[in-house]
Amino acid sequence: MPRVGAPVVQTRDLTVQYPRVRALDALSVGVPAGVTGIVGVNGAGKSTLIKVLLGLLAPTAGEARVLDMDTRTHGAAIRAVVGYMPEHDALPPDVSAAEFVLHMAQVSGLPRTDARERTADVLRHVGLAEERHRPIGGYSTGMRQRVKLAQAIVHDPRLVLLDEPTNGLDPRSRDDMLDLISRIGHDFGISVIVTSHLLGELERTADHVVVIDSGRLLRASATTDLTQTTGTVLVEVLGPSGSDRRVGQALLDRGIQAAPDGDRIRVRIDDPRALDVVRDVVTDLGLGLVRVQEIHHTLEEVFEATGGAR
Ligand SMILES: Nc1ncnc2c1ncn2[C@@H]1O[C@H](COP(=O)(O)OP(=O)(O)OP(=O)(O)O)[C@@H](O)[C@H]1O
Repeated sequence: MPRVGAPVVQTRDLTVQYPRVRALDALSVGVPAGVTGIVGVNGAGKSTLIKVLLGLLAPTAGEARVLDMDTRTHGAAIRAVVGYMPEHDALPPDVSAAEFVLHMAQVSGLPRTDARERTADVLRHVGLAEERHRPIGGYSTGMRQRVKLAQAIVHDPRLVLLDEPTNGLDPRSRDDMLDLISRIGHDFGISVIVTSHLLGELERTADHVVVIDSGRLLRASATTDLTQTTGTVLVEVLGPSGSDRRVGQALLDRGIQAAPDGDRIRVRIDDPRALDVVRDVVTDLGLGLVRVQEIHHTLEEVFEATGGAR
């Protein structure tokens, strides 16, 4: 049993050398419990890392531990408590989601009655309750992704590894999938490691982000640390037309940087007292203060600024 607060995954100098490519290059990273995004361009080494974590691929050098178990020696024990959603699917077209997920539950070792119960539960959680008896061959890409997700969590794993679960999805299905991943991580108490080649999409979902590039660690931190405030706020006021310009001018007169942004005012807050000045100015002008919204960096901006991958 791992210690409370212990990382769910820990790698040390993890290296995987294929004949022509070094897919992972001395990667040392700890992944805490919660939802963690592993981000990197295609070929960065994400799928290779997942194969190592499942104990399916032995490292060339270094080590990886999952739930405090060595992937070289404890592959089977790791796979018993870890779920896996592969990037590509090989789902049987003539079988229904209910039959397929039930089969996978039994393969994971659940007795038939428990397997039936869990199958019904997870298919409901992923939103496939109604279609569960239809053959998978007639499913949309989004539904197929949800079948893969259901089989990954049916045995109630402690950790689930999701390889590019949003690949091939339209924006709406992608948002649905990200919401589902967030629920699995935050409501069901299953730690999630989810890979993506898009930084932006994990911003809402992941508590932590690990960025890899050419098999090396570029950055690992809490998402909120990465997207820390920009020191700028957007101010929205209520009043006759032109009120925003009057507020902007009054702030400039008081030595505070302000510029129009649509019908709002973008204000630089170098000192917390500047917020009091914003309130005073709006009141002095007899206007209403509707909203002061902090602007955070997006993950994309952070990595563009640091010259990292996106
Ligand atoms: N079985 C293999 N044999 C040889 N080279 C491989 C093998 N699997 C992956 N590679 C190479 O290792 C590098 C990392 O691949 P990997 O699939 O881990 O990256 P990825 O970040 O998951 O990318 P993608 O999202 O495209 O799958 C790539 O250059 C890839 O071509």
